[in-house]
Amino acid sequence: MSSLNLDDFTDLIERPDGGVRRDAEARRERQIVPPGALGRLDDLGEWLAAAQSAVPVRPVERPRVVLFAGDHGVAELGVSARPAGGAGELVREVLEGGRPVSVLARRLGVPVRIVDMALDCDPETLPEDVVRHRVRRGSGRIDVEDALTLEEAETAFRAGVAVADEEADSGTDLVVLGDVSVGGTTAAGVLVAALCGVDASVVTGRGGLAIDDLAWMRKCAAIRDALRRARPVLGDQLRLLAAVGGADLAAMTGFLLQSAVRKLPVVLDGVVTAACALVAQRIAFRAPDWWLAAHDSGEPGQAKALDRMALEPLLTHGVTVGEGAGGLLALPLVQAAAALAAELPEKPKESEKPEEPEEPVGPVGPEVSEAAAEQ
Ligand SMILES: O=C(O)c1ccc[n+]([C@@H]2O[C@H](COP(=O)([O-])O)[C@@H](O)[C@H]2O)c1
Ligand SMILES: Cc1cc2nc[nH]c2cc1C
Repeated sequence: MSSLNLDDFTDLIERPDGGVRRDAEARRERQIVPPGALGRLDDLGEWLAAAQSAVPVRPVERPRVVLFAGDHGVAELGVSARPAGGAGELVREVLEGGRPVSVLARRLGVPVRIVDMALDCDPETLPEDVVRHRVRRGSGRIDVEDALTLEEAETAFRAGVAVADEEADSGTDLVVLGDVSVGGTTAAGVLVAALCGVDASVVTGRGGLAIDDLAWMRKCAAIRDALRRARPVLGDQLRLLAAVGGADLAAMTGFLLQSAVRKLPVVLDGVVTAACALVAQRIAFRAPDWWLAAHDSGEPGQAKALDRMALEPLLTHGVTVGEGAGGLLALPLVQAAAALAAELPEKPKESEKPEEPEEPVGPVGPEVSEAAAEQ
């Protein structure tokens, strides 16, 4: 395997086409409703047109939810409301149809693909359709040890790249990216704090099922300890993911970068995808142009990361379950924006306007007065 050169992504990732974006804006100017009157949907439609390089924008017809799954050793500290090692159970529930993302995906008709990166369960117990890219059973306890070896981090990152290529090759036109993990938000907090240069307390949130004050303090201390381990490797994103990330986070970082290479727009879900996006931005500064922040989940680390990338979240609905559910809720708006941009009629051109009716004729108009004169 050739060694991975992350710098290549800087050159491989182009910005969405600015000329197409201007064409989309010009088309919008010609439509019957004034530009801006559709608020964020105007921005969304123009962003999507630029990403597709198409005016009028094409409908989003083959979206997919892609979830990367893994357990995190740090969960043993009691930093999550879920039992350590419980991500495999969540994966089963997602695919059996009983999780929030399952319900939403069914309703919206969107397939869900789950990739096992580091679940801590017997692979035999997982549903058959789980994509197998496991690099180890559970990522390491990041407060005291590396999440992964450098080799594992590279393998995980490459798996994410491969999944992005599969999606692009199979005609997926938009991905909602999410994670299924236990302990993942602690690793995400470390990445955000490390890359933004802030203290643990600034990024420590309450997690999906709202941990109590004691668990919050344990989480904050774990992030603080892991931050010390992150500082020496801040300049090398793969080492950073190995030290304090995890296999699922490394894969999502690779996925985000390769999606940008392939011009496949990605909707980000919560704090974990935002943290991976921030790592990916360090690798290729143009990459965030291909991503849409679906929502502000309320996690402080997510807000910090999105702010750094100048991504403005579309919705605020307080959905913190992860698993792509919050991201998927943005899909109907994206589809609505595409439909409006493509289907709202244009105003008739001056030359094509129907003949203006004659000026309204007053009681002493010329005809009337002529007629009167003849009498
Ligand atoms: O995105 C969020 O704001 C968010 C906040 C808390 C938890 N989650 C999700 O909940 C899962 C477990 O997180 P954790 O770290 O609290 O064990 C994981 O899949 C996260 O994506 C997500
Ligand atoms: C308007 C807009 C601008 C963006 N820049 C990066 N991602 C984006 C997503 C949208 C929707």
